[in-house]
Amino acid sequence: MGIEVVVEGLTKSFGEQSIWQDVTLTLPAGEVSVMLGPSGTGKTVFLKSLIGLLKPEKGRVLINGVDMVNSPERDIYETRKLFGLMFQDGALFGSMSLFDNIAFPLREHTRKKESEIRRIVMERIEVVGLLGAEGKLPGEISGGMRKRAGLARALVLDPQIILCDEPDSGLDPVRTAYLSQLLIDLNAQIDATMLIVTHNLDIAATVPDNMGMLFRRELVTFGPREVLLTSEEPVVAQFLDGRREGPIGMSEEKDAATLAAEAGAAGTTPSRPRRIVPQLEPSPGLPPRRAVARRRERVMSMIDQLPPAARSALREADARNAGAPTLPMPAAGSGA
Ligand SMILES: Nc1ncnc2c1ncn2[C@@H]1O[C@H](COP(=O)(O)OP(=O)(O)OP(=O)(O)O)[C@@H](O)[C@H]1O
Repeated sequence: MGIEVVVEGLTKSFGEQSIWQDVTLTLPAGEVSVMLGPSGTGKTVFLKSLIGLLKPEKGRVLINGVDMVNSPERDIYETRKLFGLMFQDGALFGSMSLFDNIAFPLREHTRKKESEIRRIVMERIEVVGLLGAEGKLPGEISGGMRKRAGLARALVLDPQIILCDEPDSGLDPVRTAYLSQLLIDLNAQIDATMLIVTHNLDIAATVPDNMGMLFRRELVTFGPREVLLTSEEPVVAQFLDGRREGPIGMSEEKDAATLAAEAGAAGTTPSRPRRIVPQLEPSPGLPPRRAVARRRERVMSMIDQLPPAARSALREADARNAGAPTLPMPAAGSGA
């Protein structure tokens, strides 16, 4: 099973530039989480901080008792082996075949025999649907195939935590839908803890168990997907609706005067009613995701503390889950 990642009070700046402060969240073991946020809010910096490649000034990132911020470099290096990383561009070596690219971490970090490496690489190539393309160079395949190759490479060391930085960038909507399914299938197969950074609203709506959002140097929210998807927090609503009106500006946050002017012109672009689409299920023939039962138990234990809209959405999702007992109703008078 994947490993829980506990982030406590994380604060990062570069010189005078504060990136985010006091970020606290837990990536539950084996569940899929998504981090949203406008460009430049420090999502990639956050991923790099989780693996100890960047050093926040304050806070802790606890993985199996190792603090990826403050522990000795030797412990951080060892713990980093638990991660699989998928970068935006696939980060493949252009002069190596896909096979050699995917085999690279095994040749670099293990002493496995070539026959064993071949077995593992071909297995991962099959998981991401690239059988037959293993002899090609990255320049000879499409962007979507390069992404999948990057994902296969992230998988060869049997990671327990997978970080994906904008896995959809440059993909068309159909390829993005396939990728979303692949991420869920992967979670069903290996039960790893996954964190996906994305701007893509379809991925956000259909893939994760949990969602968070970074904005204005803070974590606006993090929790079960239903909380963010039903949130009326202006920045969350603007992002999910893809509207211009709201606190997010083109190149930076809007100033108070612009926001006030927009408020005066309220109603020019009414926000659309938001509908929560069901989360993706693993493809037929795959085992159910073990995270589902764990998450259900976790969410049930906190349901009374969630906003009413999120509670209703959770109950609806639960009712769809045929055969399972429904979540408890919120206490009378709690506003749901
Ligand atoms: N090594 C670094 N040194 C100095 N500044 C950096 C460094 N890495 C990132 N930054 C700055 O941190 C800020 C956040 O960058 P980051 O790439 O994490 O944003 P992001 O939310 O991932 O953006 P996008 O969605 O556009 O990819 C940017 O202003 C960037 O210039």
